[in-house]
Amino acid sequence: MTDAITYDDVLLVPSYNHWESRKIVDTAMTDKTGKLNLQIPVMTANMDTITESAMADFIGAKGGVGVIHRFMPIQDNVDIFKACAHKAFVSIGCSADDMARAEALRDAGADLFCIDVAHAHARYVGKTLKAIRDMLGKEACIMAGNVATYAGADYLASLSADIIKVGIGGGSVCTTRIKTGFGVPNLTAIRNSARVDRSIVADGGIRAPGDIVKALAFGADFVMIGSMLAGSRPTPGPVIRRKKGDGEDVLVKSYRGMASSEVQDKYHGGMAEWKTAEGVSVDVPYCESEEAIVADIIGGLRSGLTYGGAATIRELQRKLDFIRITPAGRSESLAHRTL
Ligand SMILES: NC(=O)C1=CN([C@@H]2O[C@H](COP(=O)(O)OP(=O)(O)OC[C@H]3O[C@@H](n4cnc5c(N)ncnc54)[C@H](OP(=O)(O)O)[C@@H]3O)[C@@H](O)[C@H]2O)C=CC1
Ligand SMILES: Nc1nc2c(ncn2[C@@H]2O[C@H](COP(=O)(O)O)[C@@H](O)[C@H]2O)c(=O)[nH]1
Repeated sequence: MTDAITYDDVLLVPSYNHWESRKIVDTAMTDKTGKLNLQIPVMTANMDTITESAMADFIGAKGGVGVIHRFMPIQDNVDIFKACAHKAFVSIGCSADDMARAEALRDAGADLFCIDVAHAHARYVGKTLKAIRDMLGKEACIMAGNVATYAGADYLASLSADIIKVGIGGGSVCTTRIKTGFGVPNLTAIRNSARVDRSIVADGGIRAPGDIVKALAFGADFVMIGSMLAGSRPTPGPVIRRKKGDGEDVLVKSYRGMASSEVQDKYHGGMAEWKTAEGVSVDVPYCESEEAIVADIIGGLRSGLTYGGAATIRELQRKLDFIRITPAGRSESLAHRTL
């Protein structure tokens, strides 16, 4: 048996800082195949309550990239992709329909593709990856996932994935680990998968800028975020007025797992009898502070690089030094002044 760790289990250890200011450090990242160059290493999750064209444009303007979800008719998917002013990834699954989706999106000009399934270390994903690479050619950037092991990452790399999405069961609206007993705590999944000669994306469970710095330090070249932006203005879906227990009105938006029963009901006419939900649907507060959320991420990343004595994310990765902490260490890390 091996121990596995996630964000709250560790802290990064500070190193000598050469830099006069946090303004000097470079937050840009180019993936290892040279096909994706971002000013900030942030992708937004391909979920129907996170990324359509408004979110892709918002995060694209900040220097990151949006990953449009795939849970819609092909023509809607094409229209949403075409409505994006900034480059965005499009997503496909592994069914026969998804080849038609990929073809239509390619014809609409897409060249960043995400093969998106729950368990990508799987024969049907390998077959899809080969077919999609044949269809798109070697210039297209293909991201595939999710996996949580080196073997899974290596499998996808060997079948021509350019970027590999890592994280099983760690997302904020996921119940995979509870429903199936499977998963790997995220920092261990990232560290093991990052041994592969491709860039990886840390996906799921990121709640704060410090988690992003930890994910990058442990070997992710990019992060994918859902809950950090859930409820914000650029997310799809209506703002809903709800009454709290004390009678006060609050504004909320929905945030839901793509394997939740709500998603199955909406897109597949209900849950098939051989499956169960592996995600939940929650109300999150409506917020108009998406600018502040991203500014906080970039500020935390710049500061994190200088605590690590690094001018770039790759230097941060080379200098990784971390310690495991106790519950007392964790509670000391949180603001704890009491009145
Ligand atoms: N990162 C994570 O931990 C997870 C993410 N998700 C997200 O939820 C969405 C739906 O995912 P997914 O259920 O893969 O999508 P789909 O149902 O679209 O596709 C999955 C395909 O793989 C087959 N399959 C075989 N074994 C499994 C398995 N253990 N889990 C899932 N599929 C299996 C399914 O067949 P059949 O239906 O006949 O079994 C189906 O054909 C995606 O956006 C995904 O990223 C979902 C769960 C975990
Ligand atoms: N196990 C499940 N994972 C899911 C589901 N829907 C999405 N996801 C994954 O979560 C992340 C977002 O995580 P967050 O912590 O940033 O909110 C997303 O990118 C998917 O990989 C689901 O239904 N079940």
